[in-house]
Amino acid sequence: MSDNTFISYEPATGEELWRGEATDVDAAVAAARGAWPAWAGQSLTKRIELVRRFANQVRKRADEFAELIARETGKPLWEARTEVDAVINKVEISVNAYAERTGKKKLDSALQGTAAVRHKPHGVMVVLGPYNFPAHLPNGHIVPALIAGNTIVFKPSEKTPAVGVFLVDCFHQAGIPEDAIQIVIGGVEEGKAMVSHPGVDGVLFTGSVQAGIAINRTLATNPGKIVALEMGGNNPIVAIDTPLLEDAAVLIAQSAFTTAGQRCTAARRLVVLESMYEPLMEDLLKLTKRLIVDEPFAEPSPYFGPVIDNDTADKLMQSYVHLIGLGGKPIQHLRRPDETKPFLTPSIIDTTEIEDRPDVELFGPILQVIRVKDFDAAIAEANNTRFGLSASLVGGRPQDYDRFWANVRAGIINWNRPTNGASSAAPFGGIGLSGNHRPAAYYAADYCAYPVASTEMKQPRATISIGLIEK
Ligand SMILES: NC(=O)c1ccc[n+]([C@@H]2O[C@H](COP(=O)([O-])OP(=O)(O)OC[C@H]3O[C@@H](n4cnc5c(N)ncnc54)[C@H](O)[C@@H]3O)[C@@H](O)[C@H]2O)c1
Ligand SMILES: O=CCC[C@H](NC(=O)CCC(=O)O)C(=O)O
Repeated sequence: MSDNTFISYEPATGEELWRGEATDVDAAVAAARGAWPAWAGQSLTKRIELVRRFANQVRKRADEFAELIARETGKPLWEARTEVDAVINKVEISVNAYAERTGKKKLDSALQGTAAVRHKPHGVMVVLGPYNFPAHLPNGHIVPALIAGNTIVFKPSEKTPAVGVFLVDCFHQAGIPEDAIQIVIGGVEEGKAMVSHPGVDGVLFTGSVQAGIAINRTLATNPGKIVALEMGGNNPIVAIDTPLLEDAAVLIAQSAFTTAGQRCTAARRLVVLESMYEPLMEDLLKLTKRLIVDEPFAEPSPYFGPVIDNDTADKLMQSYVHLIGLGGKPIQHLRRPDETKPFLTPSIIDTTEIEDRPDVELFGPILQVIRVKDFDAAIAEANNTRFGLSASLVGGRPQDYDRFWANVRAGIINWNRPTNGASSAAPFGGIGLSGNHRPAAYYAADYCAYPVASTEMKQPRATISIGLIEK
């Protein structure tokens, strides 16, 4: 086996799922460049027709696709099906977003002729995908970018190449030219080569803050390349006065543990008033103990499956033990029932007494609890992070939510709803270390095209009325 071989293993079983050779990045970029004039040159109507055909391809192959996502990520089959639905729904949402946010606009002009704003595609866009939503999240860049007239060089995560290959095959089966959407199999080295490639006009990235910063650094001397960075979070869920403790506990568990905590919007920190701590913890613990962790196809269906691989499980375990070392008090331990597999059980740890709590994203089923004396302290604690992706308030009155909304720094702010499960029909992105102010989802249209202002007349009929010597 050569060094250039990439293999993906099913997290739940450890079995090999897929293998393939690394792609030549230069060749992929050259092909996408070559395809660009024809793709950008055809009508918007035609491009929309083709992405709608793509949605139909995914519909036709939905069962097969969901099964593959479940196998390669370890997420439960029911959840993999929701990912396939999100891939399909992205198409109509992006068609509407293109028209609304980047369509054409005629301007009132004092001149004869017309003045207009229209949008043009950037050219060749690199899309770099994460493993936790290996289809939905790269697709959230690819579909709007194709509609706008860009061609694509897409590298799925090295942990989920099979889903990437399947996704791209659906585009090709739909009639989108092979060169217009290229797949690159590879890891960090291929990703780096794509980012710095002179034939690339933009980089649309979803992944960790460490990789996002590295990409930003690489592009610092190249301001002409558009770069959208969708990164992680250290998201707070704040619980204040509510008699509905059982419901609050459900929202908190959903926020922290869905997808084994492998969502960028997962709640990492529960900030709770001292006065509600004990009764809320009682309900949260009861519920957490009932969550089923199992293989994606198990019956009864699990709430979540394994984390992506053993290495990730090892690191999460180490981070958890580190929190205990710093003074964290376990409420429910993080456990790994089988050391040879990456299944982790949901854990809750009280880190109130840790003075310098590490402000990092622990991308797994670990919820920290921080007790506070009042709402002011809760808001300060919610903002006690360099990230700013999502935040939820549970309980409180409308005026409390108004204050929370006004004072908490995040791109997604919810009330009596989980921190995760964001809508594709809204902008999706964060501030601070969570992003670079180029939100995705509905606002992806904005970074897929640039505005061009024009004033136009059919004939060159120009006059200068002052400052001329008479004829
Ligand atoms: N904000 C969002 O929309 C969002 C959504 C999903 C996941 N995430 C984040 O993604 C992370 C989990 O995904 P991951 O572990 O696959 O992320 P990752 O950063 O390790 O990898 C993401 C992609 O970038 C590539 N890559 C890594 N380093 C690179 C570099 N220096 N240059 C170019 N490419 C590089 C990888 O090969 C992969 O394709 C979490 O931090 C999570 O919060 C964010
Ligand atoms: O893991 C990170 C994102 C998960 C998900 N967010 C979205 O699906 C955003 C919508 C979109 O991009 O279309 C969530 O919030 O759970």
